[in-house]
Amino acid sequence: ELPAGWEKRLSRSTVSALIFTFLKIHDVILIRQHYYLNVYTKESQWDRPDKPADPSGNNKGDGPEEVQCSHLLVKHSGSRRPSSWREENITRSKEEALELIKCRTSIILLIVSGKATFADLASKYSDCSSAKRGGDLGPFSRGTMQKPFEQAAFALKVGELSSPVHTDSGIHIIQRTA
Ligand SMILES: N=C(N)NCCC[C@H](NC(=O)[C@@H]1CCC/C1=C\[C@H](COP(=O)(O)O)NC(=O)[C@@H](N)Cc1ccccc1)C(N)=O
Repeated sequence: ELPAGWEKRLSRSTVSALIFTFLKIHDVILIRQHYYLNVYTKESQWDRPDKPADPSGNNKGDGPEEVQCSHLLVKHSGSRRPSSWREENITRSKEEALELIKCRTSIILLIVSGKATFADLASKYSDCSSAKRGGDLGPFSRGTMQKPFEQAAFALKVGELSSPVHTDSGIHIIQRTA
């Protein structure tokens, strides 16, 4: 008897192999016959499940698998690549960069007032090439971005802005968009 929420299925490769075998009769192909389908998430697995299917699928409440964010990056002399489309050679100190990004944060109040969008500000001020796309980094999963950036991004709710985040690239303000 299977635990609740699972269905036993014949794997497609098995079906074609059985037809193949039928036609060639003498060929016996040792293949994995069945797989198990989580009826809620449609995820499948080879191993016979020993507990009821989890309706929420793999991510057991450890947050989203993937997020989409935009960011505004202000680099400084200690950045791993102190150069950008805005400025060939970035010499501002880390303290100045923090002041700048705080100033941009006050500009973020402009967003709240509807006078500017985050994309407007990132396009204008971000030292990342994503500035050309309003700061949009596209969707990404864990393991792509530098850890401090990833931690902050995955802790945001959609629409939320981060406080200044320090990475080897510089100082970021992150907005989660999806
Ligand atoms: N989408 C990806 N897979 N791109 C690779 C991400 C690499 C990752 N990057 C970071 O963690 C920081 C945070 C966000 C941007 C970023 C850094 C730098 C700027 O800093 P710098 O490297 O001059 O120090 N911008 C980038 O990487 C850009 N390709 C991001 C981007 C630009 C346009 C479209 C999509 C993504 C890392 N592990 O270093």
